[in-house]
Amino acid sequence: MNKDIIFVSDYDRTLSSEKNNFRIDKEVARIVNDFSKTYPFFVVTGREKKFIDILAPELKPTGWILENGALMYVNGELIYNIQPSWFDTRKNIIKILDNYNISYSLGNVIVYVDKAHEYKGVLNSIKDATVEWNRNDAMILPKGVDKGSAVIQLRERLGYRGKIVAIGDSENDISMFRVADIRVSVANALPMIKEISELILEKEDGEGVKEFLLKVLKGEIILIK
Ligand SMILES: O=C(O)COP(=O)(O)O
Repeated sequence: MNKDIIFVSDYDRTLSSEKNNFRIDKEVARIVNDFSKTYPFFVVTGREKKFIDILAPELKPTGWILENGALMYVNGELIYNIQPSWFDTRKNIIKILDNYNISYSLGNVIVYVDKAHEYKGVLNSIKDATVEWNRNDAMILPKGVDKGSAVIQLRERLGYRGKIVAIGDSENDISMFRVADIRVSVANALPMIKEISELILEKEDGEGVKEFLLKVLKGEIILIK
């Protein structure tokens, strides 16, 4: 395995497509699985493991960062990237959401509030937590936890020193882009994500990522000299 470069990729609207209800395309999974034999490749998503198990059972990357950085899953081990006191904080947050009649769902760690734009004021005023947005949906996370902090944690844990290439499309990928050496956005990425990318892929979602990974493997794209 070439550990000079580590690839980290978002899932929704990056590896998977909304048109396909976020189900991974079999060919995209095959290319990612193959690619992960040559370079470390981590899927970094806001999603919970239980949904990934349904949407992408055939995807076998080097590892996963789940719940927007709160959890990592590598070599069959689930690792929490949080302080235990978070669960008390979370109880208080749930009380606030209940008071405002805001519906939510709970992950192992985080709180999901879908279609949350109308509650932006309430959510952004919650203390002792970070609110990350992915288009219209919000994720309430322990303070300091985001995709970027998890990527750095995981890299240290595995003893990889390589440069980071991040692939993404949306607001909750920005923290991952901040810690990356090279930023790549899919053709369907938000304009603000494309603006901070060194490379914008020609195709959308997994189709774009697939072409990109194949070019890297063939040496047609040299990322780091
Ligand atoms: O918002 C989610 O639940 C997942 O989204 P992501 O894979 O784009 O991070």
